Amino acid sequence: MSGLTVSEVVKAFDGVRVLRGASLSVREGSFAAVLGPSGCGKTTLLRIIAGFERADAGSVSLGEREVTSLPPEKRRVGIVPQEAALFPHLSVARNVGFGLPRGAPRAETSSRVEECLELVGLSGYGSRMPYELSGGQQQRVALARALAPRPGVVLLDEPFNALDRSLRGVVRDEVRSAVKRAGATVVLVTHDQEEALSMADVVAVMRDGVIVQSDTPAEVYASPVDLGVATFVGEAVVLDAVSSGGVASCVLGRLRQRSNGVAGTGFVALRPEQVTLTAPAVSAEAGVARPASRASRNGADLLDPAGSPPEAGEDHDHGPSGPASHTGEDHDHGPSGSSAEGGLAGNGHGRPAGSSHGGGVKDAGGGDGEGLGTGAAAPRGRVARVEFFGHDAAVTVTMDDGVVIRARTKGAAPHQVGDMVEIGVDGPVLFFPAAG
Ligand SMILES: Nc1ncnc2c1ncn2[C@@H]1O[C@H](COP(=O)(O)OP(=O)(O)OP(=O)(O)O)[C@@H](O)[C@H]1O
Repeated sequence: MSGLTVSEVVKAFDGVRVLRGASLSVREGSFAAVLGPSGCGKTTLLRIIAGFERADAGSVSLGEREVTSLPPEKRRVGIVPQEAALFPHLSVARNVGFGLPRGAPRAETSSRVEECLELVGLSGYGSRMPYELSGGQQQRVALARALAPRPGVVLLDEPFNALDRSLRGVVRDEVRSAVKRAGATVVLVTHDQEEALSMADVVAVMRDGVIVQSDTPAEVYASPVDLGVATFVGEAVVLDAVSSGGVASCVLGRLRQRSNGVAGTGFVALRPEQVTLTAPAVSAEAGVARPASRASRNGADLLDPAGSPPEAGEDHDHGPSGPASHTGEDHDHGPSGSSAEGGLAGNGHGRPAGSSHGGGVKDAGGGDGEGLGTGAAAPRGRVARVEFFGHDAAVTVTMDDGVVIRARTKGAAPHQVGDMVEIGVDGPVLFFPAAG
């Protein structure tokens, strides 16, 4: 086995650039996942590594050996395609032995075949036919076939797509264990973030034909390089914000930001597990219906947050460093309209299309970190949806001016649709300046 280095690979089809200088480095014995949305160029990159496509520029090396101009059969690259694609008329053993040298002694071939079947947990299955196997077993035979000639690198091209959901997790585990036992250097191509994060040692996030970040799964999740990566890898609630001195001011108050040294107008990205929801303390003011003139735009029957200042301009003007103030009627839509997502298909995006966002900072306390300052009422919203997943639950909360926040709670959520909740934030938040 050997490491893989892809340097500045460029590829165009009919004049359209699909790869625009893609670089990837995978250490020997390491498992890398190339993660990106459909059409970003993942399969093209894989085919160039395998030698099925020729790069217009750039290079591919396996260990010390540059293979950019070599045909596939001279590269020592094994591939596991999307569907196992076993030869239906050949036994499992003959499928696995297919890529082994023709002239090799029989005993050598069959011992290597048995060794590889053992690696993938299918010892004794050699005489079966492919149709006698489950989808997951077929995928493992395809992996054994790819491993048999001892390739420098094994490429997995979305190999779990054809498996049903319940089987997928198990087969992923089996495949990961098998390649680790074999000491293989692996590149998995996938658009499934859960698959990439759970299987890989290194996640390489691809966007528009380039790798934009390559790091451990934990690093990519905790320190995404831009808003596009933050929303593509894991769920994120994105809110307009203004940052100064390491504090980002947004509709949820003044939040301590991770020390990325960036300030100005932009966005905070919160992970749903950072968002805390608590029932508002019962107080004298609670329960007083909001006057009609201050009713929310969406017409929800909101209560006045206990002790919070009314949503009038004078209470919200934070001067040059805070986001523009707004009243219930006159929303400042903040920096750049609504999309600075950087081209990745975001998921779990907190801001509803066309909703108001930006101002509304209720912190009059001038605090200097997360925790919403001092003396200010916590921002509130009403629970719009609760989704229970067993191990956790997702709670969608709509704030007064239509901003949507999603929170994750461990186990069942203690909230119900219609509940008023106070919204807090745990730990520092990511801040990204607006593009341009
Ligand atoms: N042989 C080809 N001829 C012309 N265009 C191609 C060819 N192969 C790929 N493309 C185009 O290149 C772009 C990237 O395709 P590619 O299959 O690499 O993306 P992908 O990220 O793997 O997407 P998916 O996850 O949907 O498979 C697409 O727009 C595709 O239509």
